Amino acid sequence: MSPDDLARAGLRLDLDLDGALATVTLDRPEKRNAQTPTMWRALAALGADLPGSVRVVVLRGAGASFSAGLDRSLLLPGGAPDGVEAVGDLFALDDAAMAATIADYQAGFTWLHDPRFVSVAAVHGHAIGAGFQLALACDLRVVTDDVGFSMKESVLGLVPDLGGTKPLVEAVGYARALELCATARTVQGPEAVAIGLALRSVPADALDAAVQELVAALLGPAPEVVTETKALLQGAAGRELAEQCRLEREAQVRRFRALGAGGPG
Ligand SMILES: CC(C)(COP(=O)([O-])OP(=O)(O)OC[C@H]1O[C@@H](n2cnc3c(N)ncnc32)[C@H](O)[C@@H]1OP(=O)(O)O)[C@@H](O)C(=O)NCCC(=O)NCCSC(=O)C[C@@H](O)C[N+](C)(C)C
Repeated sequence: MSPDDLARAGLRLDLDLDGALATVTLDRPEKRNAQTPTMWRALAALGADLPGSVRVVVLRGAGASFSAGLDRSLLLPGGAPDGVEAVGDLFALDDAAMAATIADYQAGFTWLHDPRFVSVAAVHGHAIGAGFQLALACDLRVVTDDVGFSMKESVLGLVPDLGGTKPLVEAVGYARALELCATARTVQGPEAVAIGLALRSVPADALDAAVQELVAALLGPAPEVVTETKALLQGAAGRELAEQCRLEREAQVRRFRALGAGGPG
């Protein structure tokens, strides 16, 4: 996607460190980076087009908040201007078409699980509803102490449907995930770390430095090592021990072959 296409969808992409770092910025600060179907489709296209050089993706929000979630002006049927895709359009679809459209929306989130890179959400201000789910789509979250995570879908009579429920359960466990989704209560930085939702919570003015430090550490090992390790760990909880051991062996054989006769170092 061109920079103009991305800008029209409320996004910006910057490539740094010789293409190893992709920073995706939600760039509708005047609307607290409220998300739209157009943005989700652009995120999916951006993920599909990402150069092979990218080893870390950082997702951040411009302005006061990471993301205030779904653009609520697009929720009611007929609420959007002509030509603008709205979540409210779903009401007119039959069940299969509605589910297929939601699958398209989910693709804007699920690409962040790709083992080719590690994804990091830098979260400040608010991460509400779809904003919370976008942060959850990333492998790692670094947050500010005053951040407010809230899974607000229940207040709208909806469920979280942008791929957020699985990583939420994996991060905080079933009971805490249920409590957060059902009550929509707000979790701030220190609690987010305590319950496993975030890696680290820092004062707002230290967020960029904390993310930079993490990115540098993630870029330390050889790219294939991080990719193999992410793939191993991602599926570990769902596998039998014997299967996991088999996959470890296979990955290690590939590593030994890649290292060659000289061995590590
Ligand atoms: C985030 C917030 C706490 C920030 O407060 P603030 O005091 O810093 O800023 P503000 O003055 O409230 O907002 C600044 C501007 O940002 C706009 N804005 C803020 N959140 C928005 C939103 N979600 N949609 C559209 N505009 C939004 C405000 O209307 C306003 O626009 P204006 O200047 O033109 O008046 C406050 O704006 C707020 O509560 N926003 C609403 C949050 C909300 O309920 N989001 C929906 C979450 S649920 C959700 O995401 C459902 C989704 O997953 C469902 N599905 C999967 C089916 C798609």
